[in-house]
Amino acid sequence: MTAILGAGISGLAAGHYLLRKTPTLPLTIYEATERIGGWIRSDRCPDHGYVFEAGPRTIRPKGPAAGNTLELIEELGLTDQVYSISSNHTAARNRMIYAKGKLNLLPNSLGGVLKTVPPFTSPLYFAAFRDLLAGRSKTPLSDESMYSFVERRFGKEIADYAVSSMLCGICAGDAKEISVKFLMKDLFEREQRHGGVIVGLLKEALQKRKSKQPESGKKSATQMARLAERAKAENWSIYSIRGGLQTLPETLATELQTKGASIVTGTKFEELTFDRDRIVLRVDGKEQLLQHLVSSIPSYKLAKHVQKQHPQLAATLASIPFVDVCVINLQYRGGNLLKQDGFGFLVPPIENLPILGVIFDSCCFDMDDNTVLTVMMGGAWFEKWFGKNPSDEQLLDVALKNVKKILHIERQPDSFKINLLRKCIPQYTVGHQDRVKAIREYVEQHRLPLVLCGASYDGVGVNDVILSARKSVETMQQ
Ligand SMILES: Cc1cc2nc3c(=O)[nH]c(=O)nc-3n(C[C@H](O)[C@H](O)[C@H](O)COP(=O)(O)OP(=O)(O)OC[C@H]3O[C@@H](n4cnc5c(N)ncnc54)[C@H](O)[C@@H]3O)c2cc1C
Ligand SMILES: C=Cc1c2[nH]c(c1C)Cc1[nH]c(c(CCC(=O)O)c1C)Cc1[nH]c(c(C)c1CCC(=O)O)Cc1[nH]c(c(C)c1C=C)C2
Repeated sequence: MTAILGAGISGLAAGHYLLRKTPTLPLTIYEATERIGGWIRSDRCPDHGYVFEAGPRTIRPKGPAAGNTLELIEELGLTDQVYSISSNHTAARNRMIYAKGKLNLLPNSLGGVLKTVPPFTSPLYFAAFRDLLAGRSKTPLSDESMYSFVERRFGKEIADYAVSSMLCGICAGDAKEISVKFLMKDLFEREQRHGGVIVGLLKEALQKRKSKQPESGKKSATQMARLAERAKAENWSIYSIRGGLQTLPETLATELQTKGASIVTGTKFEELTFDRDRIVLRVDGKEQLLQHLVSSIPSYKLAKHVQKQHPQLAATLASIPFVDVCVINLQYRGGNLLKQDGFGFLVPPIENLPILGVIFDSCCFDMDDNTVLTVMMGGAWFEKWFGKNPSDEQLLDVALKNVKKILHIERQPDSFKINLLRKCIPQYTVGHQDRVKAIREYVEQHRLPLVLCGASYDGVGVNDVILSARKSVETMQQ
């Protein structure tokens, strides 16, 4: 038998890929909680019927990992439920940062890069000159923080305002701790190889022209899923699924059960024992003998299960930090209360405010005559602002005070939902790639019949974790 730990999106996707490879495979998915979907949670609010997303609400359609998700959506028959937002929609064009006392639109065209746009004090293209003049790093580096790399190459303003806020909006993390390889691996490696990012880009473009190499990583139109082709042709910027993103794990779960897999929720997992090339799983008082185990659960949770037999592996798994995020959805009846439409805004940490950012849901999705916002707070700074155990009242009060200060909305919301998501986003701090390599090498060297997928290892976006599930299944020999 094969088992999967965790019925979040990556565990369910792993099930999908396993049964696609071996349709007759006996498969059980064990989920610790009573619901499936993990951090993907769409609550339809009984007061107004709109969906409040507690976790992700949109998915990126561009790039190879994104093409894989679109292929999955197609395979699940969800194509007609996709809700796309094109690149010329206000929600795609207008992303803001709150800095120096006001909301600032980030440039979304070449024109914007050529002008000085606040909060920056010089045009953004100046950053390219800084990189050209900066020279090579004094000593070769194997990794560094995103902040340090960007400050070194492009200057402090770009590091403080552009990159630090972008990281809040992706992993709720501190750019001074997150590895440059999390989002800028290619730029960093170019700098290390060629002595500068722009020089590296130019050299590589020249080499490519000389050898007329096709661009790597791009699939030809025939290899691309039809939905990915449509996303490209219609120029989607982001998309969601009607009824909420939770439709995706729900449909996957139904598909898996129809194909004979069993999904056991509310599992109390007692012990995981590696016995030569087998695993003995003691769950709900019974022993299961497994040929393979796919773990999609957070690394720090898996660490506890392997601690007894493999303390070294457990220590590395447990060394990947996670942060807490508080997500507060707010709904106001009676028209659009926003002065500026857009996707939302982020707050750079240098502003020293207790919120990470706000998403303008009612600008992204049709919500009739309502203003619907999602305030996100905490992340790497959770304890600094909220201590260990803040009350719901305290959290709501901070969210509403900042909505009033920044968006000038003075009214009380007509409805709201508070979700405190403990340890919800892993932090790929400096050295993360080496830690993941060490984990995988340990598993291989000890011939453990265990494969790992999910947000702890190779990317935190929905696309990344679905692709991680596919890749982990591909490495399994059944
Ligand atoms: C607030 C927030 C906003 C986000 N926004 C976006 C976005 O806009 N776009 C995007 O692409 N991504 C976004 N993400 C990221 C994305 O949602 C997650 O990375 C992804 O859902 C993680 O999926 P997963 O299956 O790897 O892990 P999880 O969702 O954590 O699933 C793991 C599952 O394992 C279960 N489990 C844990 N321990 C055990 C155990 N011992 N035994 C059995 N089961 C166990 C858990 O209960 C859970 O169901 C966001 C995340 C958060 C938190
Ligand atoms: C303020 C907190 C957060 C907001 N979103 C997330 C957090 C922690 C989580 C998140 N957002 C995105 C991803 C996926 C990245 C991927 O690889 O696909 C995750 C895990 C998408 C995203 N959201 C914003 C950006 C810049 C990105 C990257 C991809 C893209 O360009 O679409 C911006 C953004 N996120 C949040 C806000 C308020 C915001 C603002 C404008 C919330």
